[in-house]
Amino acid sequence: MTEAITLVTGFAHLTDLPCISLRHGNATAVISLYGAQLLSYQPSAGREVLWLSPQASWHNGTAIRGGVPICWPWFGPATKAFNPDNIVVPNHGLVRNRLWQLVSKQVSNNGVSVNLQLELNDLPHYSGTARLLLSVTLNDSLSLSLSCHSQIAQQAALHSYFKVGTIDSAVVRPLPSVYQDKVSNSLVNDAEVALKISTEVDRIYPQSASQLRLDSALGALGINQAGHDATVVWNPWQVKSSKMTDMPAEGYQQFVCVETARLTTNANALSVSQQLKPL
Ligand SMILES: O=P(O)(O)OC[C@H]1O[C@H](O)[C@H](O)[C@@H](O)[C@@H]1O
Repeated sequence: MTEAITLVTGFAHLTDLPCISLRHGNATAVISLYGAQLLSYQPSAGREVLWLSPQASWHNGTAIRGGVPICWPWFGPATKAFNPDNIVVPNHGLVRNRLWQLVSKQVSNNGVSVNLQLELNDLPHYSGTARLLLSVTLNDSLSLSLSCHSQIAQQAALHSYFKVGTIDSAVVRPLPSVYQDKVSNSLVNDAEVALKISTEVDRIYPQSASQLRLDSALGALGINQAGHDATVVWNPWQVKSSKMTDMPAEGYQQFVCVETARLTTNANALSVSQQLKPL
């Protein structure tokens, strides 16, 4: 059988992690129920698209470093709109360290898909229950779609860590010329639409295109986005990488994050997706 969905325990060095394994023809994917985090996507045997830190951990409430973490309902530190009482809350929202539920699955010749759900009734800015759904489909591409129908303030990011072989081989394009630079805390206007990374990069590109591509020593990848209002590109570079306990000192050489994000704080329902396809 070439199409399959299997519950498995463990992925890579995370040997006790509850996961779902997907197969469609020669393509495979692994999703952790902890964080609903895609950890592996291999469009063909041996071609891994995602980077997972060899020092990633999922114990003691830690978010897994690598794959595609889900940031929700806020991105970065929580602002007052999300944390009115200024309580201690984690970076990037509340769902990276929760156990999600597998609610449905489908296997056909056209692809395999699973739906994972998380209900939250402890949002600091909303007293009701919010239901978050992640749909994952594997066929000749890998699609992730995150949605929440509640009319509440909610930001989101599909915070993908892409494996690049060596960082100096990576090029992300096309990117808008104007971006918010979180390293220098300034708005930058740069005519270069193809980004090569040779220093710390932490940039928010508003109104980014729906079709991006990442070229690297490992090949070319199409990154299609929808429902977003920005793309975030991040690489911590040497100094920050060496200070992170869940990343090897040279870890920054091996990945770039290209994150499909919705950063508006308007109270709207949310649906944001990212599709990965080798080119
Ligand atoms: O360490 P984390 O909470 O996973 O955040 C990792 C990074 O995520 C995003 O890319 C942000 O733009 C960065 O500012 C942040 O450092």
